[in-house]
Amino acid sequence: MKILTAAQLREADAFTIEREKLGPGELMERAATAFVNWYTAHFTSEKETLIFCGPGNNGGDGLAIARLLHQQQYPVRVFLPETGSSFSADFSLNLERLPPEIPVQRYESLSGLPHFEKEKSRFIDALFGTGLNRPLTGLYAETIAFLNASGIEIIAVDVPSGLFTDSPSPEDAPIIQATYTVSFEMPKLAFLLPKTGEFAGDWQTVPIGLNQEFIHAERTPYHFTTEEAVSKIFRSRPKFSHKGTFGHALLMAGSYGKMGAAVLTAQACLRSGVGLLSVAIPECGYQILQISAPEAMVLPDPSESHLTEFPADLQKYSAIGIGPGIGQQRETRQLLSGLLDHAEAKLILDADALNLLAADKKLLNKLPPETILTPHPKEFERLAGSATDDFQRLELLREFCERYRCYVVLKGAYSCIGTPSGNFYFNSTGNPGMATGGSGDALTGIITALRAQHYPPEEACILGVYLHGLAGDLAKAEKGETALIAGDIIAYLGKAFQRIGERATEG
Ligand SMILES: NC(=O)C1=CN([C@@H]2O[C@H](COP(=O)(O)OP(=O)(O)OC[C@H]3O[C@@H](n4cnc5c(N)ncnc54)[C@H](O)[C@@H]3O)[C@@H](O)[C@H]2O)[C@@H](O)CC1
Ligand SMILES: Nc1ncnc2c1ncn2[C@@H]1O[C@H](COP(=O)(O)OP(=O)(O)O)[C@@H](O)[C@H]1O
Ligand SMILES: [K+]
Repeated sequence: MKILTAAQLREADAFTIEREKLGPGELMERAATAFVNWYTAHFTSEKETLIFCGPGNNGGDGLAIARLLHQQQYPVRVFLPETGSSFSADFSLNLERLPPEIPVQRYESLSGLPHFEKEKSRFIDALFGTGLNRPLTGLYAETIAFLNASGIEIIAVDVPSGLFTDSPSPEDAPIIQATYTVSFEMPKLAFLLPKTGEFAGDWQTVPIGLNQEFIHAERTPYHFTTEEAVSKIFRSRPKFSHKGTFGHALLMAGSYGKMGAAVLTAQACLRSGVGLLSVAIPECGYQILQISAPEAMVLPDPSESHLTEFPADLQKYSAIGIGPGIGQQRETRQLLSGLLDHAEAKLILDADALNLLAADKKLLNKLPPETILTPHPKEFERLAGSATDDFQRLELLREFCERYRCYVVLKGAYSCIGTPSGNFYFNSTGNPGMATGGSGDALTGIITALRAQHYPPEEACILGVYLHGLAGDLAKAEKGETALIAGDIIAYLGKAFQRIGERATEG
């Protein structure tokens, strides 16, 4: 799914209205209806719905929502901050259409507002949407501070008011802290980034029938991965396939005290459809790995405690994953340097392999084309420098991927895949239960398996990251978030693959 900017969405609105010959307020009616359908499916009419409307089309949505909820016997009241702003045409239209039974209160200061009882109230924030062009001040800012401090749940229409969707919001700018955001047609970029994403709360998108031809033709580097997109990437196993069809992966992982990383990476790789797996580990892990992953072949290093040599015959591997738990010994860095010189296979670099690169940045110039790196934000910072905000971090990601012709999975709540072409893919699966040691190792195993099976790098990243998060979500449904461990993600990979496979067959 594409993620468009506020300016592009404005054009999409205008194009849709013109192409489909929509009458005044008709698109707004669709948006309000979509919101109300979501709202009535989630909330009963027990509490009173208190709708705060700004002067533009977001406020117009709020007025239409008030009318539609009233029709369904939901008790509603409307509040309009009086600031002297002029109203948009669709706002005025919906103000006229408001039935007289709905109380409308205009207020010039907060002292004009009544007392709201927490147990009996729910707020809808329809102050500002994608039309915001500067931080909110005055009565709007005061209203936002008041709503945020009320402790009453807030459902934002399209965007939490005050949040810039495509650029950093200034520090201390007044922004609604939404409990839920119901956003029209597609997520907004700010929802997917750690700092600004917090404001959107638990967000959902609802379609409002924007013209798909327009959206299809519009250019954007930002994409949000859907299950439909992933099921198109997934390949089922042909009937007459054999283990050679699915490649031979090599993993290089583990060191004394961190053999668990090698075990988790190997198990995830085995559960992701690879034909054959060899795992290079220091001698101390020999029995551990043979016992915990008997399907894998083990290549013990001459060193007892850490990796010092890469295996001979590198050309027989169709993908090589290196990094989880390998430590940062000098010999291991030399191994990595040599590997970058000699590896013809597709490479996946994670964890300490990334830290070794960061400590000796010259190595970056040796990255073979199409290498995949899977840093978390701290590891990425070591590689590419620190960013002033999440948007600038995306810029660093773009430059890094372009410069080294590599793919970077920047891990997080919405892991972001950067590509040499400048496209970004935000993942839509996963949960905070996965923020636990070893989750990242599982991801390295999955992506290495997919690369070994000859998925192209972009597809291996998109599919691998999605499956990893989906397995985490399926595990959460059984185990809960708090108790979730990396082993659970691996245990649910089968169900995750199955779900994508079934979706792929359905078409
Ligand atoms: N255009 C359409 O037909 C549709 C618009 N929709 C809604 O319309 C919203 C966008 O509407 P608008 O473009 O009218 O914008 P907003 O309602 O977000 O903002 C209204 C106006 O406020 C002014 N403004 C911006 N920043 C301000 C500030 N800091 N202080 C005071 N005034 C400020 C601007 O002139 C802006 O146009 C979307 O988020 C969505 O909710 C939906 O109803 C779908 C259809
Ligand atoms: N809040 C979250 N929501 C969704 N996924 C998350 C969240 N926190 C972490 N994850 C995922 O868990 C994995 C953690 O990886 P990483 O930080 O490398 O951990 P480790 O090194 O302990 O294995 C990443 O794939 C990340 O996207
Ligand atoms: K809003």
